[in-house]
Order: sequence, then structure tokens, then C-alpha cells
Amino acid sequence: MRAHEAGALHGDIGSRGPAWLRTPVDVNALVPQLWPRTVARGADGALTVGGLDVRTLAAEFGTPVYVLDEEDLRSRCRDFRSAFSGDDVYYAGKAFLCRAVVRMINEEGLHLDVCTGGELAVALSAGMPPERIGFHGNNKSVTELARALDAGVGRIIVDSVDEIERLTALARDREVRPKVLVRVTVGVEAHTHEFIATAHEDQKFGFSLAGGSALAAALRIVDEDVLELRGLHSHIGSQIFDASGFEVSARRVLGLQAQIRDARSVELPELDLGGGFGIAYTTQDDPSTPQELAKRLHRIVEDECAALALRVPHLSIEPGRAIAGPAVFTLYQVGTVKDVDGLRTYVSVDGGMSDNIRTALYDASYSATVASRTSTTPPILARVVGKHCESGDIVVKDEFLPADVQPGDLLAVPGTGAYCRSMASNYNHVPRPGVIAVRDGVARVIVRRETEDDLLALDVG
Ligand SMILES: Cc1ncc(COP(=O)(O)O)c(C=O)c1O
Ligand SMILES: N[C@@H](CCCC[NH3+])C(=O)O
Repeated sequence: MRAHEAGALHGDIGSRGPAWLRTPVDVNALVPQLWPRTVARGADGALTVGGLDVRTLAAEFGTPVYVLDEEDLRSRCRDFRSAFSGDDVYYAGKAFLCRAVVRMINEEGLHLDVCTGGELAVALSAGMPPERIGFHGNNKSVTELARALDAGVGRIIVDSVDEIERLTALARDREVRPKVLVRVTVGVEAHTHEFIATAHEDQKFGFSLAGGSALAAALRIVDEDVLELRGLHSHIGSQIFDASGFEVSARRVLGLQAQIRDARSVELPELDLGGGFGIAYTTQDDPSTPQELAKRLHRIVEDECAALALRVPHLSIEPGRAIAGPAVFTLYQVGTVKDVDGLRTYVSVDGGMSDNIRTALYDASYSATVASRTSTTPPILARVVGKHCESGDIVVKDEFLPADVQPGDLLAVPGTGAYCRSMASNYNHVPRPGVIAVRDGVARVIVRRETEDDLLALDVG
């Protein structure tokens, strides 16, 4: 019996895990809000996705591997599109971008937010219509801005005075009139981890509303009349559940819109409220649906515009995590299981902080299940860790796994579609995993697994 097997040391479990994990759960159950929509347990208990058994996927593609449920991702695109019909939904590519995903979101009628030249290159090479691309970033280089102009990118979201000057010079040279939004820092303290909140005053993004630089930037663009100011942009942070932050932000940014009208008799036709909509990583998370979000955001914008006698602008949003996050799980193989007497059971998998840095970086919570079988043994409270030379190399801080979890088992961690592969590293010279897309019984590689040869090829010394 393992150290923390429920029943044996049940009374101690709560002192190690969070309060909500004090009651052992059915380790074989799949809580629907945590898993891609086509995931189920097959007849003998192994997970299936898109009709394929994960054991077959592991045998064919190796582990660790990110498994993308294409139907899930596409259906989330459709959910946002229909909830925000009449608005523009920009998928925030920073969550996860590769050419196959660009094609999926393009086919589903979404727009795309990119924030570097690299993301722009991926988007263009996958055939994303440039006019449906929005280009973000607090430090876009002259080269990046020139490339965006030459490609005909639809919106550039300007973030600094330096950028306005750079873009104005490039536009004059080319005799073009790029459409821009001004990114506004609205001063909202979003209820999320401080590293992923972006609208409080003391940070690098945007122009301050309170300090007056947002108004000054907007008026300068209007007065110079080289760039076409389409509207204002606000993004308050990421993994946010409390919609009141979006409401305050919309109110404040519309207040600025009214100030611009009053100063220059210009009514800006667009408003981008950014992304940041939270998803479920554990059973404790209860995200809003796109329908609920749309209803709330539209109501607030309409009410505020009525109060300020503004025409309701064309709205856009930028969900990244809420589209890609739930569509992917990471499939690992268990390598070692270690009871640290009286403390906890450590289950080591063949990846770790190099394929999912979020636990170490943001103290993020994840869930996990044994994917290759079910078990009738009692649950133990376990910690899933990686293979890196770092004690903070934790993938899942606390999860109930079956007491007989053992080397060779496949372990699946859901909710890894956003900010996992896109933030992956080669720490300890571990090659980054590939991504496979599964749909209707067919699996295909959409991002190739790195090899040691790839790593050696960079090392030219
Ligand atoms: C400007 C902007 N838009 C959209 C997003 C996407 O956020 P999320 O993936 O939380 O929806 C981000 C990231 O926080 C962002 O910085
Ligand atoms: N990388 C962050 C989100 C940042 C989004 C970009 N501003 C995360 O994993 O939650």
C-alpha cells in the first residue's frame, strides 16, 4: 500500500493537497469540462480521442506528445463565431500557432492575432488572408512593421510613441494608410496571476488611460492623418473568470472614445476588448460560455454607448486559451513512481517543465488521469513531476491517481493546448514534443517532434 493511499492515511491527505482535493474522487471518471469533446474511455478503459485509442497513438508517435482534438478546436471556434456573430473573433495565436491551426481557424471564419514577425510568417505561409490579421506587440521592429505593411495586414495595434513614429515613417514612404488601433491600459486589476495581468498601470503594455498618454496618442494619430485610427483596444489579462474586469475596462475605454469625439469630432468605428477568458483546468474552475460572455459584453457596450451618446462600435475579441486550451491533452508515459514516506507519491513522466512551464511559472493547477487503463485500486494523492534537473519541475501539483499507478502507464494531462507547446523549451537538452491532430479516426503530425539531431544542428561550435 502506498504512503497516501486513501483509507490508510486518509486523515492526512488534506494537509498536503488543497482543500477541494480532500475527498478522493473516482480516478477513472472523466469530468467533461476538462477534456476535449471527443475524449472517452473505450471498452477496455483506455482513453480514445477522435475514435483513436491513446495506446495506438503513443505506439505510433511516441511520448510525450500533445494530442489535438481537431473537432474540439473547430467547435470552439464555431461557438465563439455564433455567440459573437456580427463581431470579429481574433484567435490569439500566442496560445498555440502552427500552419494546420491557422488553416483550421481560417476555415472556421475567425480572424488571427499575431504578436511577432515569427507568428506573422506562420500565418501568411498558411494562407491566412492578411486583412484578417491583427498585429500586436509592445516592441515591433521596423522590419516587422514593414513586413506587416507590405503583406497588407488588416489592423496594427500600436503600443508606444516610438511605434507610432516608426509606422508613420514607413507609411509615408510607401504611400499607404494602415489601419491602427491604440492599445489602452485601462488600470483594471484583473483577478488572475500577476504575471498574466496586463491592464494595471505599472506594466509594459499599452498607453495609460489615467496618465493621459492614450488620449494623446489617439489625438496625435488623428491630427497627423497618416495612419487611419479605427479604434481603441484593451486587454486586461488572461485566465479571467470574473467578468466585472471586462465591464470596467469596456466602460473606461468607451469613456476615452467619447473624449476623442469631444476633442476632434471623430467617432471611432471599432472597439477591441481583447481576450483572457478563463478555462477549466480542474473541477474547481467554472468558465463562462461564449454565449454568456457575448451577452454580457454586448450589454455593457450598448448601455455605455447609450449613456455617452456614442454610436455602438464594431466589436472584436481575441480569445486564445479558450479556443486552443481545452482542445489538447499531453500524453506522457510514467517512468518512475516514488513514495516519499509520510509526505507524498511522486509520479515521474517523460516530459515536464520543458513542455509545460505554466505550473512552475504561474503556480498553475492541472488535472491528470491514467490514460491507458482503468483501475479498481483506491486513489492516492500524487504529484506528477517531470524529468528535469529542477525540483520545481512539477506538471500537476496534486491529483488523485490509482494506487497501482506504475512505470509504463500512459498519463494524460488535459487543458494543455494553450501556452504549453508555444512556451516549450529545450531545458536539459530535452527535445520538444510534437503535436498530432486527431479527427474522425485519423491522426496526423502537425508539428514534428524535435530530435537530438535538431538540437545538435543548432550547436555549431
Ligand atoms: C493583446 C492580447 N490579446 C489576446 C490575448 C489572449 O489571451 P487569452 O489566451 O487569455 O485569451 C493576449 C494574452 O494575454 C493578449 O496579450
Ligand atoms: N502565457 C500566459 C498567458 C499570457 C498571455 C499573453 N499576454 C499563460 O500561460 O497563462
